[in-house]
Amino acid sequence: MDLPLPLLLSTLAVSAIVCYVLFFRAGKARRRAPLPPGPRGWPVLGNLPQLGGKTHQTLHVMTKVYGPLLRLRFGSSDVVVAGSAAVAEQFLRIHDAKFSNRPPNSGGEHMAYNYQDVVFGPYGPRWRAMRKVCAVNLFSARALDDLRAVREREAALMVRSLVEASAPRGAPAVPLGKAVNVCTTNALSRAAVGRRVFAAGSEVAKEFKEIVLEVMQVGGVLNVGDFVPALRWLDPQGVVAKMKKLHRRYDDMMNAIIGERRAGVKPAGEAGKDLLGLLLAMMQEEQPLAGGEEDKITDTDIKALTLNLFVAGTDTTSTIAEWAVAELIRNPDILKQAQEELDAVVGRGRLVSESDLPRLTFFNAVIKETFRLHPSTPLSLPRMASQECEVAGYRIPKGAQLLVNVWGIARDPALWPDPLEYRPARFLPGGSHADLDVKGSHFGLIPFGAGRRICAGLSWGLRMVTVTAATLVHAFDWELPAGQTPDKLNMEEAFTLLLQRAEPLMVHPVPRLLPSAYEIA
Ligand code: HEM
Repeated sequence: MDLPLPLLLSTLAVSAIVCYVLFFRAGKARRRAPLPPGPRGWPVLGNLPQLGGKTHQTLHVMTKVYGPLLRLRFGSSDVVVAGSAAVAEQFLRIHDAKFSNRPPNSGGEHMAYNYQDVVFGPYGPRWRAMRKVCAVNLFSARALDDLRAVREREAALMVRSLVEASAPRGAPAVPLGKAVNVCTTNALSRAAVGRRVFAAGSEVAKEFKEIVLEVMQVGGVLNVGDFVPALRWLDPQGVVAKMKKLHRRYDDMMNAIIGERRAGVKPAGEAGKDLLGLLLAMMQEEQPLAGGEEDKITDTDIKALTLNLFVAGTDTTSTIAEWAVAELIRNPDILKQAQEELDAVVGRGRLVSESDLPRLTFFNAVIKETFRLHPSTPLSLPRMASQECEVAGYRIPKGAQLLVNVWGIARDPALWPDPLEYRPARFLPGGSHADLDVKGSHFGLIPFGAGRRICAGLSWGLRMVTVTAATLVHAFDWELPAGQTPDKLNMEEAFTLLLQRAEPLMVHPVPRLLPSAYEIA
């Protein structure tokens, strides 16, 4: 049968278009990068049941099986895990702009004033302005120096409390982490709102302490409802109910503190500047937060920011100092070397001052090595892909959550010789990592994260950890409770999101300085 020519031509043209489209599509599908590899999960819950309590350890093991870029499912959420320095650098340097938001979660919604804070707030001008307010008023070199006396005084009070607790003959061993936590929390709360969380006496102080401790505790819980929408309304762990209740108490407490300050009342003995006073002055002068009329600073901003400081800046700091002392007790030769340096720089007639820190070369290496083996947030804080992208040859779906295994990366034998050995000398001149710091540019050691959302309180955290740990190591020799020996000290990690010790460090501190060094003016 002969087809008329126009019909034949149009049939050929349509066939050619269909073939082209099919071929092009197939080519495109062929070129699309694969998803990263990872273990199969369970229905509904995905890989959540496989994580165990020490998620960073499980993910480190999975990295050895599946490679340095893993894909998992937490309930209905896609999760990718960076398990090597090279992959972390891809995410946090090359593709950082696409990962500069955090995934939605119940803490951001119910505790942090519906994401009106710095930790969970969306990346953008308001977040940038809030970070700037903190950077200028709390964390700049000048602000840090202005608040130096606050940190040093709290460190001296910590020393005093340890001397008193261990003075009576036969006194029981003291939990060191608790003493350090009182110090770091009080220093930060004085800088933030001009009052101590741990203060003897008043009912207000008791309520303040209870709320802040609960806020820190709830902030560390992984809520399954965040990942499994079907379980959200059930709130199986009761986390959301707890958060809502606590939020109301926190809000009432902060309203009272702000109200008092507006009325000109400041707690006794707190004459210096604090963040609350500076923010209220900005409000009074009607200074915009981010440049626009609608960006005026509000009471909610102040409350959300203060909450961030308490949750992000207290336990993170004290746990590292506790781990540092534990490592030194376990390694007496390194402890001796650290004390010899401290005696040479500081002498035995006074406590450590922050102005001594730049001359403590060995001790600064001790701190870096402690951050390497015991980073406070072993999986950093999650980020989220704001668009689909390709990283290290794999496709990362839009909305995927990113976890960076900071803990695992710092134990990678390809980067760190004898990674499980506590060896500060690797950071000394001539050592394998002499020029490396912890400030986010060396991806093998990123305890504070990296990129746009790197820890906002890095400068405070690093200074506080160093001065607290140096003060302890200089002021005391350390004895363990009867029957314990340094080589058998338990260095297990607890089952929490924050890297705490499974067993608190119990010690007998033995003063080693001249008695006058322990007197407080
Ligand atoms: C040793 C102490 C500390 C460690 C190890 C630490 C670690 C971290 C890490 C890993 C992040 C996430 C970074 C990222 O996403 O790349 C972070 C975020 C943050 N940290 Fe810290 N932190 C410490 C101390 C502090 C202190 C003292 C403060 C405040 C007083 C603070 C405030 C914050 C805030 C506000 C964020 C959120 C930043 C943002 O999302 O823009 N941190 N921290």
